Amino acid sequence: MMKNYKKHFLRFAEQRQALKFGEFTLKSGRISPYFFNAGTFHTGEALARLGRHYADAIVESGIEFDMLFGPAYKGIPLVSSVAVALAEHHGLDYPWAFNRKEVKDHGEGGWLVGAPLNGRALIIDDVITAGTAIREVAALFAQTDASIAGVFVALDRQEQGQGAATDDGKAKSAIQEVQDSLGVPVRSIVSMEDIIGWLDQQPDREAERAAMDAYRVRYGVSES
Ligand SMILES: O=P(O)(O)OC[C@H]1O[C@H](OP(=O)(O)OP(=O)(O)O)[C@H](O)[C@@H]1O
Ligand SMILES: O=C(O)c1cc(=O)[nH]c(=O)[nH]1
Repeated sequence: MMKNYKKHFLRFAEQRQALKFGEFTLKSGRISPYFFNAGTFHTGEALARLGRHYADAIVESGIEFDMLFGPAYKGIPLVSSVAVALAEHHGLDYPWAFNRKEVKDHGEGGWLVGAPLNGRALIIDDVITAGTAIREVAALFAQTDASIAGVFVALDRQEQGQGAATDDGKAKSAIQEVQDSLGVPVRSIVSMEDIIGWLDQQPDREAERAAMDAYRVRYGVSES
């Protein structure tokens, strides 16, 4: 039985056209029948609400951390809104920071903006597909004294990572690969399975459901 907060989040995401069905090319090159675009939460109210969804799920996860970090670009408004929501709605005032994709060579210089990287950082991003973005963040953190406490995304697409299949013939999920290589928890507000369950509860969504099933057979992993 899908939890109510997941349904609320999916309805909110579709209303804001963050969750779309169609044909989309992903960073990994995979052609997907659905796409989550966090860039469409582009009003003050929508971003504030999105931040609250993350903050509630982060607090419920029990992950311990000292600061928040959002990978450029979409992670930047996300981490800001999560920091505000944690402070305003949970009384938790965390330092937050993000990276520049292009290193700045004048003024203050460098790739980091915001709080200095110290202690254990919780990484905030929108989606994990093949795990490339998170591996890039891990490489940045390897240049610092800070560590990664965990990763929190809105959507776990529950797809195969980049590694070879294991002995039982199944590839590991991207999230499993990230969890294994970084040794930290990776959590999401919703997963692909939640989207499928949510489509099943609505009339006239058989075509979208069928496209999701076909994609899952090709790139999906059964567990989360
Ligand atoms: O798990 P992965 O296969 O890496 O895919 C997911 C990543 O891809 C997108 O970022 P991208 O770097 O494309 O763009 P952005 O600048 O819009 O954040 C998305 O925001 C995730 O960070
Ligand atoms: O894998 C990606 O590139 C990707 C998938 C998705 O659903 N949303 C997104 O922004 N990127």
